[in-house]
Amino acid sequence: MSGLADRAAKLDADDPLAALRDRFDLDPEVVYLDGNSLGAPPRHVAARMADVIGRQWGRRLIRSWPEGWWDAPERVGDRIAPLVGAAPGQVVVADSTSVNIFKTLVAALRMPPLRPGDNGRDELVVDAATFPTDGYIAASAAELTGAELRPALPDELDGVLGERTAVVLLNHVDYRTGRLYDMAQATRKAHDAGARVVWDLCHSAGVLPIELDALGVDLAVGCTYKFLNGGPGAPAFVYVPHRLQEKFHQPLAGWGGHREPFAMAPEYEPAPNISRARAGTPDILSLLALEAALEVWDGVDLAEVRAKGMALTGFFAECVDELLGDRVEIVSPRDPERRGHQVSVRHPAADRLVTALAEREVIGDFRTPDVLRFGFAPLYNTYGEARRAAETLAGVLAAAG
Ligand SMILES: Cc1ncc(COP(=O)(O)O)c(C=O)c1O
Ligand SMILES: Nc1c(O)cccc1C(=O)C[C@H](N)C(=O)O
Repeated sequence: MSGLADRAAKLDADDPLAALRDRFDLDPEVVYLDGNSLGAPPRHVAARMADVIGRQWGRRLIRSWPEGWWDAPERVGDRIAPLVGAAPGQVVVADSTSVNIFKTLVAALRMPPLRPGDNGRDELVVDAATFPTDGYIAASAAELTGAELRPALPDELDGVLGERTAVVLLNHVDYRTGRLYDMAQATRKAHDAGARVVWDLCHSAGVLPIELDALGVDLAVGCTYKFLNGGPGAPAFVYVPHRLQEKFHQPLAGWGGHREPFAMAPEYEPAPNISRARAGTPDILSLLALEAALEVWDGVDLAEVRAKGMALTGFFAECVDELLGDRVEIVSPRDPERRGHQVSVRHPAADRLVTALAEREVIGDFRTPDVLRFGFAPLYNTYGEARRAAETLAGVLAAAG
């Protein structure tokens, strides 16, 4: 036991990102390992929101719209862009991930074929292990456009993609197992088959360097309340590269995406740029909380974040192996290169164990039917916390007999 404690102390002492933890408002009694569901608040966000509410809303009132409110979706999108490997002008923050999946899928299904003249593609391939909302929304987009759904895992696309495939919707990291898929390979496979690809980055944005532009990804969406720490219900982002913006005909043609919203014209005319991915009024309070939260990334090297995420999850897996042995099964990939910043552990009483851990101030979560998930946010989690979580889990299991 003390071997692990010593190792954790040494790893924390040598951690080049250790000082970043102080940027977050954390309860020192709590081991918070659920940043893959809801990230922790950066300290300065509360004061910023006091200004947004007290001054911008309270004093400037309606005058705040042209003073940085109306264009916040694009401005905050440009702050997220470098975190996902996108040049400016290609990311906008608006609506929820679910709504953006709908916009991007319908837009992708309506786009002209990747290869000119290659018409008649009518299949929408969807990640077979996806977080449910993606599957539900894909079904809805398919119903609306007449496409047919076909399930496939992101690393089992061979033999599935073919001349009928129009669009492929994939998760970069599996929400249940933490498995990280090869974006370069799957994107290439989709394109080789003549299909467009839409990536859901919910569990990878803020976790590792992502190269949307360099890989020629068609469209992407992601949420901002997990590893980007935007706060509960923070709006999601959409990526539409410059080369596809003119072809992006999304189904929610609201005034927010209009070329001239304040002309109040009777006919819809989409904006010529990323703004066409917007729909209605931006949720300013959440959006500006997210904007403030994104400042914690200033000067942070994503390669270092990734290195720590792999090391933290690896150390946690090692603690689980040593302290719990075969009483639980680690279902996340052992190879750190194929794992997001999450370790999932299987046990038949997972639900009860998560509750018992929370009673001991260790917060993870449960995913049906039998998975305990532990998310590691390298900006604020420590190796000491990884050890304490495994030790607490061992204690809870021992107490249960
Ligand atoms: C992969 C994935 N997609 C989408 C969502 C959620 O979508 P929304 O933000 O619309 O609730 C989640 C988590 O809630 C998720 O894990
Ligand atoms: N978005 C959530 C919510 O509104 C309530 C509770 C949990 C969530 C989540 O983000 C779940 C998460 N996507 C997951 O991976 O399970």
